[in-house]
Amino acid sequence: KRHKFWETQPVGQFKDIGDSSLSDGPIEPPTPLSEIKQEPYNLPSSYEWTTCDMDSEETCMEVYNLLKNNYVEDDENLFRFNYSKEFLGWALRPPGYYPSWHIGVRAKASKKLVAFISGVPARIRARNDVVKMAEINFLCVHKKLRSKRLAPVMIKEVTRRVHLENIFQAAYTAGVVLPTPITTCQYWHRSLNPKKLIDVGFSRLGARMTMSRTIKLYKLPDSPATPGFRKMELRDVPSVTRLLRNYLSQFIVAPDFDETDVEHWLLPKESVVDSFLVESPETHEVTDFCSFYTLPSSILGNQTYSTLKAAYSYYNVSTKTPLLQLMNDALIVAKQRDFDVFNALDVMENESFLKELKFGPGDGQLHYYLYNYRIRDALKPSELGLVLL
Ligand SMILES: COc1cccc(CC(=N)NC(=O)c2cccnc2OC2CCNCC2)c1
Repeated sequence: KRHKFWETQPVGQFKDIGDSSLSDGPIEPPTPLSEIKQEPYNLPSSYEWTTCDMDSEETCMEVYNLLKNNYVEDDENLFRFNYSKEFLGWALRPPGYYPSWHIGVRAKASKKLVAFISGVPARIRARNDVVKMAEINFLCVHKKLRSKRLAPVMIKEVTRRVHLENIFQAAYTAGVVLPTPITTCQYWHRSLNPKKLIDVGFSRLGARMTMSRTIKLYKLPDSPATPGFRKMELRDVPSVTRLLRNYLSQFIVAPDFDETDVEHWLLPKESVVDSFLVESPETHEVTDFCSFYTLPSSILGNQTYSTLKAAYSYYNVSTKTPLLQLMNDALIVAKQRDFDVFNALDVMENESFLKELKFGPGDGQLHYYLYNYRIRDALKPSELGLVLL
């Protein structure tokens, strides 16, 4: 399939696959500030650029509504991601964020927000190379403006604004195959509320299974099994950072989190992110950690239910508690918090618990990409330690 736009970009090209003469690292050298286009790219005449101030309740609402009505749907168009306003405020304003990377497109006449793309800064390690990157996310064009070729110009504009901050690499995911994935992940789902999931068409009743048998199959204890399992608190940031940095060092691509990053990305935040740790009752050492983020989906066209409450596995570390037991405790607390389903990718060591904890495979794949950075051989999902929102 021809990728008119991506064949012009500094990304691994399909024709390069297997070419061992190419070395790992940046594909193009940094562009000197003087050579970076100083003014925004041209939009079709009836549209204009806008920078979305995520500190403004009104603008946050505009971005929220655009995504709620026009963002990613599942393959059967039964569900659409419904990121909350609080989640977007959190995801888009990490330490050191650039307001100019929250880019919108408005219709000149109505001033309506019709498209959005975002970047946030992140330090990402690829093998032994820690690189300042932009994590690109939430690319969304209003359904009525599709195939006007707006996406390529929005990608070029966010790239230009990232370059202006002297950053020349990026990371992003997509459900579609583009040149060229660094890895391709399978997603898995663990039912927590099987009756609702079957009612809304997310899951189907298994062959030779009754509804009551299915409810019993996914039943979980009322409380976690691990002694010392508790919510993470601010005072835990140093020990969680140590635990996480050590754990992530085993993966080929992973975030290079410091305490400031951990405080932002992993401290519990109501309806946004939940995180727990195991503090040994004897030694008070923090030995394990698990976390998941809250990403509801709108249920399209169901009379009874409007929202699917989904938890997405985030970062998990086990050094004393078996990962299987730690993740079962994560399922238990997710069920306690009324999540309908717990989702996970087959990244890091997740494959070791998915089947045993009764996750079922999803019907799609999530591809990971790096911009202007070559990793010669594609990774296995188990070699990837990066979870994007
Ligand atoms: C259940 O509602 C859905 C609404 C829209 C799309 C999908 C399927 C899908 N595309 N799922 C994922 O991409 C996915 C499945 C498991 C874990 N993380 C995921 O995506 C994350 C990370 C990438 N950005 C979206 C959220 C499901």
